[in-house]
Amino acid sequence: MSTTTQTVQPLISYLEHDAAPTIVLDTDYNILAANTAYQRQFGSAGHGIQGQKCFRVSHQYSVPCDQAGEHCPMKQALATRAPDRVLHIHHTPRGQEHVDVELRPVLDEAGQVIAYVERLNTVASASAQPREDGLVGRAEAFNAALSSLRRAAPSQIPVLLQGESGTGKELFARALHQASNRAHGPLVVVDCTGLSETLFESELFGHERGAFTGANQRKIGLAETAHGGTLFLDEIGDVPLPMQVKLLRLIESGTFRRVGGVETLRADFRLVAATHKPLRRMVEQQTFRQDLYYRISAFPVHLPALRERADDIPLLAQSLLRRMHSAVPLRIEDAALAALRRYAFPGNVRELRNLLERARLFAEDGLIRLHHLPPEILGGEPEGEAPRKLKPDQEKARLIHALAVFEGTRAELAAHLGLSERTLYRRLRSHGLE
Ligand SMILES: Nc1ncnc2c1ncn2[C@@H]1O[C@H](COP(=O)(O)OP(=O)(O)OP(=O)(O)O)[C@@H](O)[C@H]1O
Repeated sequence: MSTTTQTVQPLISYLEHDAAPTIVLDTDYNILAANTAYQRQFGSAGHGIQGQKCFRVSHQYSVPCDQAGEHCPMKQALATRAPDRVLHIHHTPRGQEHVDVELRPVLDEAGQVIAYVERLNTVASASAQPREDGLVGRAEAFNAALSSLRRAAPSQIPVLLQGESGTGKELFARALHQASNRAHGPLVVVDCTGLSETLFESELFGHERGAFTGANQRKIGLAETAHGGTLFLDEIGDVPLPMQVKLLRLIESGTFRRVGGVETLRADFRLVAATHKPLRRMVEQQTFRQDLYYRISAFPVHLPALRERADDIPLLAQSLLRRMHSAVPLRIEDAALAALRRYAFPGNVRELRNLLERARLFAEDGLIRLHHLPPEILGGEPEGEAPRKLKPDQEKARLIHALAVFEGTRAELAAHLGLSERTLYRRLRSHGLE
């Protein structure tokens, strides 16, 4: 037994009773011990974890994460001697999973780091593998948004989701609600688009019987319905100016009055707002109230456009195809996927979904082929931003690096790179790497 193991032995036995999967590591990335919860969730039968390198077990890398282009919390904790937390994608017996990694350094009397305790929390809000529902993604830009969402979820801080249309604002709002301690309460979605001032007011605050012509009975508003849960104001940039002041009062004091009512009511909700509009510019142009802007934007989260996360296109396409009801299993051929990856998707994931919905109607046997895609995809140059395509030498460098640091099978490497296995082989061959 090494001296470090002896020193941290009491800690190891203490962590055995922790319900969260936990490992103890030395400063050279060796796993000294793993508690039962860890063995159960991340161990695979016949493979002892103790004595292995953490980057090999969790990522199938042959080098530490920071040398494989990822953030290594150990490096950070060594420098700051303070805890660090990152969202990583880990290899598990169930395939790739998003994991929240919490790392705490263990210091000796001289204040030197002698070991680390790493606690893992599996992230249920999103999947790194094709899934029938919810958020899917594993590209860097997606992970950054997911990581922000995880940070904000447990607190009551108002969150502002900013992203182009079709980037999944509603799905993110749902994931945030589900990861919060209000998950047992309601999530109430208010679409602020196209509502007149009066309609918006009666929708949000409700109305009393006889408040206006046609108000035959009392109606409970959406703010009241959200009591104990989350109120999601989608497209908040569309709220008419005169209503913004009432919205501000509701958010600041939690109080409101039903239309035609005299009683001041109180609703306790967590606010999540979303917009694709440049709210800051709207404040300068005085079309959006500054005080309301500051109130809702305490925790802004940027939702990436699909072209910023083109590596996720195969994963998204497979997930979206699984979500469509079909008599035959729906699949997509490599050439079609490659064409999708070259397209800029101004309409984001919604456009991808609609495009697949259309293409499958032409795919008699369920296999979507290149010629089933619309001309704007096949035409090469998309409208809007330039497609995100690596130059041949960049692609070759990326593959050489991946081959050097990745230790899993070729199928796993393909999934890691967001490619199909056939495409990976084709590219390796074309760069003379086979
Ligand atoms: N990361 C994702 N994983 C899986 N599906 C996604 C993801 N992002 C978006 N989608 C799907 O894309 C479609 C559009 O998403 P959503 O309606 O949440 O976008 P939005 O940003 O709210 O759009 P809008 O601004 O137009 O209201 C939905 O079918 C949604 O399920």
